[in-house]
Amino acid sequence: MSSSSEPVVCTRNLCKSYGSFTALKDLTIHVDRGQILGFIGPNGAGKTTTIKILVGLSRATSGSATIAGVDCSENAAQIKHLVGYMPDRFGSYDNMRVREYLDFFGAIYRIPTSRRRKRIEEVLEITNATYMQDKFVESLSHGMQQRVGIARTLLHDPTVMILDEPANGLDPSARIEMREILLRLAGEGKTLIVTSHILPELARICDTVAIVTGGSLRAFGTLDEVMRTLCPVRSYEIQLLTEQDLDLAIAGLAKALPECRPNVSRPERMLRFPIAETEERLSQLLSQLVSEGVKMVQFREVVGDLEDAFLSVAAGKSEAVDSPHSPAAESTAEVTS
Ligand SMILES: Nc1ncnc2c1ncn2[C@@H]1O[C@H](COP(=O)(O)OP(=O)(O)OP(=O)(O)O)[C@@H](O)[C@H]1O
Repeated sequence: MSSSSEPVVCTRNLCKSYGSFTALKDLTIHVDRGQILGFIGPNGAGKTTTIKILVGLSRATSGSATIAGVDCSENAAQIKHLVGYMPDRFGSYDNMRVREYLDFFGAIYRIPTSRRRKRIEEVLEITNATYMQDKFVESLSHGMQQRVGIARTLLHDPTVMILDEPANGLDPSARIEMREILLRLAGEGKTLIVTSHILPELARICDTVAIVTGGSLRAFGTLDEVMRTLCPVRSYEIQLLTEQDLDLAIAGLAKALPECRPNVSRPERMLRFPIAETEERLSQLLSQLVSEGVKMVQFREVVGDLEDAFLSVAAGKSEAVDSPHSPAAESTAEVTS
Protein backbone atom coordinates (compact mmCIF):
# COMPACT_ATOMS: atom_id res chain seq x y z
CA MET A 1 0.00 0.00 0.00
CA SER A 2 1.15 3.56 -0.63
CA SER A 3 1.93 6.05 2.11
CA SER A 4 -0.44 9.01 2.44
CA SER A 5 2.07 11.36 0.74
CA GLU A 6 2.29 9.27 -2.43
CA PRO A 7 -0.14 9.75 -5.30
CA VAL A 8 -3.09 7.39 -5.03
CA VAL A 9 -3.27 6.79 -8.78
CA CYS A 10 -0.02 6.51 -10.66
CA THR A 11 0.73 5.45 -14.23
CA ARG A 12 4.28 5.32 -15.52
CA ASN A 13 5.05 5.01 -19.23
CA LEU A 14 1.86 3.07 -19.69
CA CYS A 15 1.53 1.50 -23.14
CA LYS A 16 -1.17 -0.64 -24.70
CA SER A 17 -1.06 -2.21 -28.13
CA TYR A 18 -3.71 -4.18 -29.94
CA GLY A 19 -1.68 -6.22 -32.41
CA SER A 20 0.39 -3.71 -34.35
CA PHE A 21 -1.86 -0.80 -33.32
CA THR A 22 -0.69 1.30 -30.37
CA ALA A 23 -3.71 2.64 -28.48
CA LEU A 24 -1.69 4.16 -25.61
CA LYS A 25 1.88 5.46 -25.63
CA ASP A 26 3.93 6.21 -22.52
CA LEU A 27 1.16 7.65 -20.39
CA THR A 28 2.56 9.03 -17.13
CA ILE A 29 0.08 10.75 -14.85
CA HIS A 30 -0.73 10.78 -11.15
CA VAL A 31 -3.60 11.84 -8.91
CA ASP A 32 -3.26 12.65 -5.23
CA ARG A 33 -5.70 11.70 -2.50
CA GLY A 34 -8.86 13.79 -2.48
CA GLN A 35 -8.13 15.28 -5.89
CA ILE A 36 -10.21 15.24 -9.05
CA LEU A 37 -8.50 14.59 -12.38
CA GLY A 38 -10.32 15.58 -15.56
CA PHE A 39 -9.38 13.03 -18.19
CA ILE A 40 -10.03 14.59 -21.58
CA GLY A 41 -9.65 13.43 -25.14
CA PRO A 42 -11.58 13.12 -28.38
CA ASN A 43 -13.16 9.81 -29.43
CA GLY A 44 -10.55 7.09 -29.79
CA ALA A 45 -7.92 9.00 -27.76
CA GLY A 46 -7.23 6.14 -25.37
CA LYS A 47 -9.32 7.09 -22.33
CA THR A 48 -11.24 3.82 -22.09
CA THR A 49 -8.04 1.89 -22.73
CA THR A 50 -6.45 3.63 -19.73
CA ILE A 51 -9.52 3.16 -17.55
CA LYS A 52 -9.71 -0.56 -18.38
CA ILE A 53 -6.11 -0.98 -17.24
CA LEU A 54 -6.75 1.01 -14.05
CA VAL A 55 -9.77 -1.08 -13.10
CA GLY A 56 -7.91 -4.34 -13.76
CA LEU A 57 -9.92 -5.33 -16.84
CA SER A 58 -7.00 -5.13 -19.26
CA ARG A 59 -3.26 -5.69 -18.98
CA ALA A 60 -0.79 -3.02 -20.05
CA THR A 61 1.61 -4.00 -22.82
CA SER A 62 4.38 -2.18 -20.92
CA GLY A 63 4.77 0.40 -18.19
CA SER A 64 2.87 0.30 -14.93
CA ALA A 65 -0.33 1.48 -13.30
CA THR A 66 -0.90 1.41 -9.56
CA ILE A 67 -3.71 2.37 -7.23
CA ALA A 68 -2.76 2.95 -3.61
CA GLY A 69 0.50 1.20 -4.44
CA VAL A 70 -1.24 -1.92 -5.81
CA ASP A 71 -0.33 -2.94 -9.35
CA CYS A 72 -3.47 -2.87 -11.52
CA SER A 73 -2.40 -5.73 -13.80
CA GLU A 74 -0.92 -8.02 -11.16
CA ASN A 75 -3.56 -7.75 -8.43
CA ALA A 76 -6.88 -7.39 -10.23
CA ALA A 77 -8.86 -8.78 -7.26
CA GLN A 78 -7.42 -6.21 -4.85
CA ILE A 79 -7.92 -3.46 -7.42
CA LYS A 80 -11.64 -4.22 -7.63
CA HIS A 81 -11.93 -3.34 -3.93
CA LEU A 82 -9.93 -0.16 -4.33
CA VAL A 83 -11.74 1.20 -7.40
CA GLY A 84 -15.33 2.05 -8.16
CA TYR A 85 -16.10 2.47 -11.84
CA MET A 86 -19.20 4.11 -13.25
CA PRO A 87 -19.56 3.53 -16.99
CA ASP A 88 -21.31 6.06 -19.20
CA ARG A 89 -24.31 3.77 -19.70
CA PHE A 90 -26.59 2.77 -16.85
CA GLY A 91 -27.75 -0.54 -18.34
CA SER A 92 -31.22 -2.00 -18.31
CA TYR A 93 -32.79 -3.13 -15.02
CA ASP A 94 -36.48 -3.89 -15.53
CA ASN A 95 -38.78 -4.27 -12.53
CA MET A 96 -36.12 -3.37 -10.01
CA ARG A 97 -36.54 -0.69 -7.40
CA VAL A 98 -33.56 1.48 -6.49
CA ARG A 99 -33.09 -0.24 -3.12
CA GLU A 100 -33.23 -3.69 -4.78
CA TYR A 101 -30.78 -2.54 -7.44
CA LEU A 102 -28.29 -1.40 -4.80
CA ASP A 103 -28.85 -4.57 -2.80
CA PHE A 104 -28.09 -6.61 -5.93
CA PHE A 105 -24.77 -4.80 -6.43
CA GLY A 106 -24.04 -4.94 -2.70
CA ALA A 107 -24.28 -8.73 -2.99
CA ILE A 108 -21.93 -8.69 -5.99
CA TYR A 109 -19.44 -6.70 -3.90
CA ARG A 110 -19.91 -9.33 -1.15
CA ILE A 111 -21.09 -6.80 1.41
CA PRO A 112 -22.55 -9.01 4.19
CA THR A 113 -26.36 -8.88 4.40
CA SER A 114 -26.10 -7.58 7.99
CA ARG A 115 -24.18 -4.48 6.82
CA ARG A 116 -25.77 -3.99 3.41
CA ARG A 117 -28.94 -2.21 4.51
CA LYS A 118 -27.00 0.42 6.47
CA ARG A 119 -24.52 0.92 3.62
CA ILE A 120 -27.32 1.40 1.10
CA GLU A 121 -28.82 4.07 3.35
CA GLU A 122 -25.43 5.79 3.55
CA VAL A 123 -24.77 5.87 -0.20
CA LEU A 124 -28.32 7.06 -0.91
CA GLU A 125 -27.79 9.86 1.58
CA ILE A 126 -24.41 10.87 0.09
CA THR A 127 -25.94 11.10 -3.39
CA ASN A 128 -29.13 12.86 -2.28
CA ALA A 129 -31.09 9.90 -3.60
CA THR A 130 -32.85 8.61 -0.47
CA TYR A 131 -36.23 9.75 -1.78
CA MET A 132 -35.78 7.53 -4.85
CA GLN A 133 -35.28 4.27 -2.98
CA ASP A 134 -38.74 2.83 -3.70
CA LYS A 135 -38.92 4.01 -7.29
CA PHE A 136 -38.36 1.66 -10.20
CA VAL A 137 -34.93 2.21 -11.75
CA GLU A 138 -36.44 2.33 -15.23
CA SER A 139 -38.77 5.16 -14.19
CA LEU A 140 -35.95 7.48 -13.11
CA SER A 141 -34.85 10.49 -15.13
CA HIS A 142 -31.33 10.40 -16.54
CA GLY A 143 -30.05 12.72 -13.80
CA MET A 144 -31.60 10.51 -11.11
CA GLN A 145 -30.09 7.40 -12.70
CA GLN A 146 -26.66 9.04 -12.69
CA ARG A 147 -26.94 9.66 -8.96
CA VAL A 148 -28.01 6.08 -8.35
CA GLY A 149 -25.04 5.03 -10.52
CA ILE A 150 -22.72 6.97 -8.21
CA ALA A 151 -24.42 5.43 -5.17
CA ARG A 152 -23.75 2.00 -6.66
CA THR A 153 -20.11 2.89 -7.33
CA LEU A 154 -19.74 3.95 -3.69
CA LEU A 155 -21.21 0.79 -2.16
CA HIS A 156 -17.92 -0.94 -1.39
CA ASP A 157 -16.33 2.34 -0.24
CA PRO A 158 -13.63 2.48 -2.92
CA THR A 159 -10.51 4.63 -2.54
CA VAL A 160 -10.67 5.75 -6.18
CA MET A 161 -13.75 6.48 -8.27
CA ILE A 162 -13.59 6.52 -12.05
CA LEU A 163 -16.61 8.16 -13.59
CA ASP A 164 -17.23 8.08 -17.30
CA GLU A 165 -19.20 11.12 -18.47
CA PRO A 166 -21.18 11.62 -15.23
CA ALA A 167 -22.61 14.95 -16.44
CA ASN A 168 -23.54 13.79 -19.90
CA GLY A 169 -27.17 14.50 -20.79
CA LEU A 170 -27.92 16.30 -17.52
CA ASP A 171 -29.86 19.55 -17.43
CA PRO A 172 -28.19 22.56 -15.77
CA SER A 173 -29.66 21.98 -12.30
CA ALA A 174 -28.82 18.26 -12.39
CA ARG A 175 -25.28 19.20 -13.43
CA ILE A 176 -24.94 21.51 -10.46
CA GLU A 177 -26.16 18.73 -8.18
CA MET A 178 -23.70 16.28 -9.76
CA ARG A 179 -20.88 18.80 -9.34
CA GLU A 180 -21.71 19.22 -5.65
CA ILE A 181 -21.75 15.46 -5.10
CA LEU A 182 -18.35 15.01 -6.78
CA LEU A 183 -16.81 17.87 -4.81
CA ARG A 184 -18.25 16.45 -1.61
CA LEU A 185 -16.75 13.02 -2.36
CA ALA A 186 -13.34 14.56 -3.04
CA GLY A 187 -13.68 16.61 0.15
CA GLU A 188 -14.23 13.38 2.05
CA GLY A 189 -10.97 11.99 0.66
CA LYS A 190 -12.06 10.02 -2.40
CA THR A 191 -9.77 10.32 -5.39
CA LEU A 192 -11.70 10.86 -8.61
CA ILE A 193 -10.97 10.46 -12.29
CA VAL A 194 -13.71 12.01 -14.39
CA THR A 195 -14.05 11.94 -18.15
CA SER A 196 -16.32 14.45 -19.79
CA HIS A 197 -16.99 16.12 -23.07
CA ILE A 198 -18.51 19.08 -21.21
CA LEU A 199 -15.27 20.90 -20.61
CA PRO A 200 -16.56 23.98 -18.75
CA GLU A 201 -18.17 21.56 -16.31
CA LEU A 202 -14.88 19.72 -15.76
CA ALA A 203 -12.99 22.99 -15.37
CA ARG A 204 -15.18 23.86 -12.40
CA ILE A 205 -14.35 20.77 -10.37
CA CYS A 206 -10.94 19.45 -11.44
CA ASP A 207 -7.71 19.97 -9.54
CA THR A 208 -5.72 18.67 -12.49
CA VAL A 209 -6.46 17.81 -16.11
CA ALA A 210 -4.83 15.35 -18.50
CA ILE A 211 -5.46 15.78 -22.21
CA VAL A 212 -4.81 12.78 -24.47
CA THR A 213 -5.06 12.48 -28.24
CA GLY A 214 -4.03 9.53 -30.40
CA GLY A 215 -2.92 7.59 -27.32
CA SER A 216 -0.40 10.25 -26.21
CA LEU A 217 -0.51 12.67 -23.32
CA ARG A 218 -0.58 16.24 -24.64
CA ALA A 219 -0.99 18.17 -21.43
CA PHE A 220 -1.02 17.42 -17.74
CA GLY A 221 -1.17 19.77 -14.79
CA THR A 222 -3.47 22.18 -13.02
CA LEU A 223 -5.97 23.96 -15.21
CA ASP A 224 -3.95 27.15 -14.96
CA GLU A 225 -0.70 25.43 -15.94
CA VAL A 226 -2.32 23.66 -18.87
CA MET A 227 -3.92 26.89 -20.07
CA ARG A 228 -0.69 28.87 -19.82
CA THR A 229 1.27 26.26 -21.72
CA LEU A 230 -1.25 25.39 -24.40
CA CYS A 231 -2.47 28.93 -24.96
CA PRO A 232 0.69 31.09 -24.58
CA VAL A 233 -0.87 33.93 -26.58
CA ARG A 234 -3.10 35.68 -24.11
CA SER A 235 -5.91 38.11 -24.80
CA TYR A 236 -6.00 41.46 -23.03
CA GLU A 237 -8.57 44.16 -22.98
CA ILE A 238 -8.38 47.77 -21.91
CA GLN A 239 -11.55 49.73 -21.29
CA LEU A 240 -11.19 53.52 -21.34
CA LEU A 241 -13.17 56.19 -19.60
CA THR A 242 -13.77 58.47 -22.60
CA GLU A 243 -13.27 58.38 -26.39
CA GLN A 244 -10.35 60.76 -25.95
CA ASP A 245 -8.73 58.23 -23.61
CA LEU A 246 -9.40 55.54 -26.21
CA ASP A 247 -7.46 57.52 -28.86
CA LEU A 248 -4.62 58.13 -26.40
CA ALA A 249 -4.52 54.42 -25.54
CA ILE A 250 -4.42 53.41 -29.24
CA ALA A 251 -1.45 55.73 -29.75
CA GLY A 252 0.24 54.53 -26.53
CA LEU A 253 -0.17 50.90 -27.48
CA ALA A 254 1.23 51.52 -30.99
CA LYS A 255 4.28 53.14 -29.38
CA ALA A 256 4.87 50.44 -26.72
CA LEU A 257 4.03 47.38 -28.79
CA PRO A 258 4.25 48.35 -32.49
CA GLU A 259 3.61 44.79 -33.65
CA CYS A 260 0.31 44.65 -31.77
CA ARG A 261 -2.86 45.00 -33.88
CA PRO A 262 -5.67 45.88 -31.47
CA ASN A 263 -9.32 45.38 -32.14
CA VAL A 264 -11.07 48.68 -31.32
CA SER A 265 -14.67 48.88 -30.16
CA ARG A 266 -15.64 52.55 -29.96
CA PRO A 267 -19.17 52.00 -28.52
CA GLU A 268 -17.60 50.09 -25.60
CA ARG A 269 -14.48 52.34 -25.53
CA MET A 270 -12.54 49.08 -25.53
CA LEU A 271 -9.21 47.88 -26.96
CA ARG A 272 -8.70 44.12 -27.33
CA PHE A 273 -5.42 42.54 -28.37
CA PRO A 274 -3.64 39.19 -28.32
CA ILE A 275 -0.24 39.29 -26.68
CA ALA A 276 2.56 36.83 -26.06
CA GLU A 277 4.67 39.31 -24.08
CA THR A 278 5.98 38.84 -20.56
CA GLU A 279 4.27 40.19 -17.46
CA GLU A 280 7.04 42.81 -17.33
CA ARG A 281 6.19 44.24 -20.78
CA LEU A 282 2.54 44.37 -19.81
CA SER A 283 3.39 46.15 -16.59
CA GLN A 284 5.48 48.68 -18.55
CA LEU A 285 2.57 49.28 -20.93
CA LEU A 286 0.22 49.89 -18.02
CA SER A 287 2.67 52.32 -16.32
CA GLN A 288 3.20 54.18 -19.60
CA LEU A 289 -0.54 54.64 -20.19
CA VAL A 290 -1.02 55.87 -16.62
CA SER A 291 1.90 58.30 -16.90
CA GLU A 292 0.41 59.66 -20.15
CA GLY A 293 -2.78 60.45 -18.26
CA VAL A 294 -4.91 57.79 -19.98
CA LYS A 295 -7.94 57.09 -17.80
CA MET A 296 -8.66 53.35 -17.73
CA VAL A 297 -11.69 51.58 -16.31
CA GLN A 298 -10.18 48.11 -16.80
CA PHE A 299 -6.86 46.59 -17.88
CA ARG A 300 -7.27 42.84 -17.74
CA GLU A 301 -6.50 39.47 -19.21
CA VAL A 302 -9.43 37.68 -20.82
CA VAL A 303 -8.76 34.20 -19.53
CA GLY A 304 -9.29 31.42 -22.06
CA ASP A 305 -11.04 28.23 -21.08
CA LEU A 306 -10.41 24.53 -21.16
CA GLU A 307 -12.21 24.31 -24.47
CA ASP A 308 -9.63 26.66 -26.05
CA ALA A 309 -6.81 24.51 -24.65
CA PHE A 310 -8.46 21.33 -25.85
CA LEU A 311 -9.09 22.73 -29.32
CA SER A 312 -5.47 23.88 -29.61
CA VAL A 313 -4.37 20.31 -28.81
CA ALA A 314 -6.96 18.73 -31.08
CA ALA A 315 -5.80 21.02 -33.90
CA GLY A 316 -2.32 19.52 -33.41
CA LYS A 317 -0.63 22.66 -32.10
CA SER A 318 1.17 20.79 -29.34
CA GLU A 319 3.32 17.71 -29.21
CA ALA A 320 3.19 14.85 -26.78
CA VAL A 321 4.39 15.47 -23.27
CA ASP A 322 7.75 13.94 -22.42
CA SER A 323 6.63 11.57 -19.73
CA PRO A 324 8.60 12.33 -16.59
CA HIS A 325 9.58 9.22 -14.66
CA SER A 326 9.12 10.66 -11.21
CA PRO A 327 5.62 11.77 -10.26
CA ALA A 328 7.15 14.07 -7.70
CA ALA A 329 8.76 16.00 -10.55
CA GLU A 330 5.40 16.94 -12.00
CA SER A 331 4.39 20.13 -10.33
CA THR A 332 3.84 22.01 -13.56
CA ALA A 333 2.08 21.29 -16.83
CA GLU A 334 4.42 19.03 -18.74
CA VAL A 335 3.71 20.22 -22.25
CA THR A 336 5.92 21.05 -25.14
CA SER A 337 4.19 23.35 -27.55
N1 LIG B 1 -9.96 -4.35 -28.31
C1 LIG B 1 -9.46 -3.51 -29.20
N2 LIG B 1 -8.88 -3.95 -30.32
C2 LIG B 1 -8.36 -3.10 -31.24
N3 LIG B 1 -8.37 -1.75 -31.13
C3 LIG B 1 -8.95 -1.25 -30.02
C4 LIG B 1 -9.53 -2.09 -29.00
N4 LIG B 1 -10.02 -1.28 -28.03
C5 LIG B 1 -9.76 -0.02 -28.41
N5 LIG B 1 -9.13 0.01 -29.60
C6 LIG B 1 -8.69 1.20 -30.32
O1 LIG B 1 -7.85 1.96 -29.45
C7 LIG B 1 -8.05 3.36 -29.64
C8 LIG B 1 -8.40 3.99 -28.32
O2 LIG B 1 -9.71 3.55 -27.95
P1 LIG B 1 -10.41 3.99 -26.59
O3 LIG B 1 -11.68 3.20 -26.50
O4 LIG B 1 -9.46 3.89 -25.48
O5 LIG B 1 -10.73 5.53 -26.89
P2 LIG B 1 -11.57 6.57 -26.01
O6 LIG B 1 -10.68 7.73 -25.78
O7 LIG B 1 -12.16 5.91 -24.83
O8 LIG B 1 -12.72 6.99 -27.02
P3 LIG B 1 -14.30 7.32 -26.74
O9 LIG B 1 -14.36 8.72 -26.21
O10 LIG B 1 -14.87 7.22 -28.13
O11 LIG B 1 -14.84 6.29 -25.82
C9 LIG B 1 -9.14 3.49 -30.70
O12 LIG B 1 -8.53 3.71 -31.95
C10 LIG B 1 -9.83 2.12 -30.67
O13 LIG B 1 -10.37 1.81 -31.95
